[in-house]
Amino acid sequence: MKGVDHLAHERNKTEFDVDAMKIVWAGSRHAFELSDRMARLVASDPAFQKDGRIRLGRKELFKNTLRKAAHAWKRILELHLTEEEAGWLRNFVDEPSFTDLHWGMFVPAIKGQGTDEQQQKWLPLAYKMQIIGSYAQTELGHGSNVQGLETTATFDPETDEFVIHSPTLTSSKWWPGGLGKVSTHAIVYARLITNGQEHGVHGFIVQLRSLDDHMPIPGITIGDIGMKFGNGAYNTMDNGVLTFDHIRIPRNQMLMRVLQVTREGKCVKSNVPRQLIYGTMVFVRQTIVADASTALARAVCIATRYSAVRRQFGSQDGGMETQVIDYKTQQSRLFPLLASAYAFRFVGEWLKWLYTDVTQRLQANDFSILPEAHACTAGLKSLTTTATADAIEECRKLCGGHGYLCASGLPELFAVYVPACTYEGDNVVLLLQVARFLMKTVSQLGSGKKPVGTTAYLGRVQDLLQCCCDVQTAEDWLKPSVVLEAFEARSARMCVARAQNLSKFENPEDGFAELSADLVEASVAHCQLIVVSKFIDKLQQDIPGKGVNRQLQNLCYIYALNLLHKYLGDFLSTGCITPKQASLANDQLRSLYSQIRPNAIALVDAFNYTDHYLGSVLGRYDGNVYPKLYEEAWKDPLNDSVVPDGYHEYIHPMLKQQLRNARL
Ligand SMILES: CCCCCCCC/C=C\CCCCCCC/C=C/C(=O)SCCNC(=O)CCNC(=O)[C@H](O)C(C)(C)COP(=O)(O)OP(=O)(O)OC[C@H]1O[C@@H](n2cnc3c(N)ncnc32)[C@H](O)[C@@H]1OP(=O)(O)O
Ligand SMILES: Cc1cc2nc3c(=O)[nH]c(=O)nc-3n(C[C@H](O)[C@H](O)[C@H](O)COP(=O)(O)OP(=O)(O)OC[C@H]3O[C@@H](n4cnc5c(N)ncnc54)[C@H](O)[C@@H]3O)c2cc1C
Repeated sequence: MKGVDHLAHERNKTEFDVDAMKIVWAGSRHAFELSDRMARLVASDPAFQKDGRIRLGRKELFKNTLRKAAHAWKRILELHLTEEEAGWLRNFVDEPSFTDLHWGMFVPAIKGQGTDEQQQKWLPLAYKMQIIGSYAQTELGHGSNVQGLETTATFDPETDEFVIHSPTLTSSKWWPGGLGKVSTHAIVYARLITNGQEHGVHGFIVQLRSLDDHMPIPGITIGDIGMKFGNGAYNTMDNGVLTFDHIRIPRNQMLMRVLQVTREGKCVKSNVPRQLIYGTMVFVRQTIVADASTALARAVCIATRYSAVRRQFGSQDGGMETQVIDYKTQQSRLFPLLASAYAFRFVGEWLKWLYTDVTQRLQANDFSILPEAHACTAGLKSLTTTATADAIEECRKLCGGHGYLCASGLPELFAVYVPACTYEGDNVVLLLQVARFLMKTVSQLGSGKKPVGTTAYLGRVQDLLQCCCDVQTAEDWLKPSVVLEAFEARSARMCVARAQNLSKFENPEDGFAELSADLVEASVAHCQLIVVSKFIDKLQQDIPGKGVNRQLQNLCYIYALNLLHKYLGDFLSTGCITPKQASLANDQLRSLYSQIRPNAIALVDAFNYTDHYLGSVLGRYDGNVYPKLYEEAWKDPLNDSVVPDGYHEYIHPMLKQQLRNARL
């Protein structure tokens, strides 16, 4: 039976069509219906319940994850789910596991870097889960510096095999998810050596465990690397350590789309660029951007609903106290995060389109936009994961003391999410890649090379260096062209200033190292411009539904003007806007917060999250927070007994001791 809706008064204020917004959020009606069906399927299946997982010890937790993964696979087969449906189902199970790496990296690596024959051999096995794969790139000594990996793959022409070996302690593979206890196979990255010569790092398909008894193949040492940050959280994953003692694999298990090794041990380059070896990372970074909006939306949904339930101060004549969501300070912290969730959603959609476009071009041997795809995926992965991790923590604070309880769902969400700032490329290292791309683009302007895609604005650099922001009233900040120009001018001016500083160094690499902190700032400005411009592009689309476009416009300007406020130093120091115009932007921001306020609950309802997926007492759809929080407390194992274990050993003797001392 449905209970009382404590947020009904909030939902009654809504000024737009929430069902239409749900479709905008999902990306299409098809995506909405499919994800909605899978979310409900998972939520209604007791085998997928999540209560109490934070209280499990590591072994129980891990076994529980194995059980859920097996049950998910069983349901996928029984219901004949499509690949897309299965992906949604796994997503709503909401527990990091070896399957993330199998489907998210092992399969894409074979698809992206394997030859046709390799794909024909390995993909059917992987699709049926007759083998389980992991992605073993990082080592104890090197993660960011992929060219510094030490594992070797030496070709033995006598036996037509590669010998995979870990020559040092630091060459131990370290971190790969699913590797520690589950994977039977891995894509192992190693330095290729043929005829005594090195040919860089390449991927190899290596069997790790027996398919009969799961024991490691002789010569392989393998295990889990130990507990990670937070209770439950990412500890459901068996991140692993792996060493090889001269393991032999057939020659045809090197992924050979980029480079082939012949029977004689000769290396033959194909026409695809070497960077394609990094292709799996480009793919995964793109999915991480899409996932950022999902994680951010979860935190924002919890904080927004709870902020409407929670009341503090302001009671007059014994009336109701103020809902904390009505405090301007709460709004100025919360609503930019709500706007960011939508902004990241749309930039994620665009990035998916870009990735699909690049993949099609690569198949037609057009590699021209690979550098841009790399810069966009690296930069947006960095920008969105940093912002999301910070936002989850901000949402915890927005929920006051109760946000710190595991029952709020926020501590676990933070612990699971925060490594996204590190995996698939440390966020600073990735911004440095963007900076290299930007500096190269600026340096080529003089030679007449016209920048395209996300750097097209740099082609108008002369105009952007001179333009004056055309804002006289707060309303002027609601013009897309004005906002876009301010962001383009800021980014262009920062890029040009960095490029000028770089040119003062004799050795560009020395300059790059010395100025790296400044360069990272330029990368951030460029990536923020991409997000703002893709949000503005979204508004130009024909978006059906009463009031939907209006809400999206408000969110778009909140996203942009809040960034302008936060990075005011950049905008003022580069002369893009005046202090007076900055002050008008703030006035507009306050007005936008007031306009969003009555729609805030409906805007988070549009995420369409089930209570199961949210996993938060504070974020419950019905807003019935206090009784449920009270109920939840009694489930803690400490409350199993009124007098705690240990009383007789430790508390009682202490009390008696004090009594004796008092008598003395
Ligand atoms: C409440 C509970 C909630 C529960 C929720 C549960 C839901 C599930 C949640 C989460 C599950 C998510 C699962 C995620 C699993 C994560 C798994 C993680 C996997 C990994 O981390 S794999 C390892 C990733 N490693 C890295 O990313 C390493 C980073 N380093 C690099 O990328 C590179 O080494 C480098 C780019 C930094 C430097 O490389 P290198 O020295 O070779 O390169 P340069 O000389 O700088 O550049 C050369 C040249 O190449 C271009 N380049 C570089 N990279 C690429 C690329 N990827 N693509 C294309 N081109 C590239 C570069 O621009 C240079 O070009 P130019 O020569 O300048 O033209
Ligand atoms: C939860 C989790 C799951 C993972 N899963 C996998 C997996 O499945 N498979 C896999 O292969 N790997 C995996 N990894 C490893 C991950 O990809 C690496 O940890 C990541 O790429 C960062 O590399 P690092 O650890 O070497 O960091 P480091 O490079 O050692 O970073 C340390 C510090 O040095 C700074 N730094 C490094 N280089 C530079 C530079 N050139 N300029 C300026 N600053 C620099 C960084 O910004 C950072 O502050 C996982 C990691 C985590 C945390």
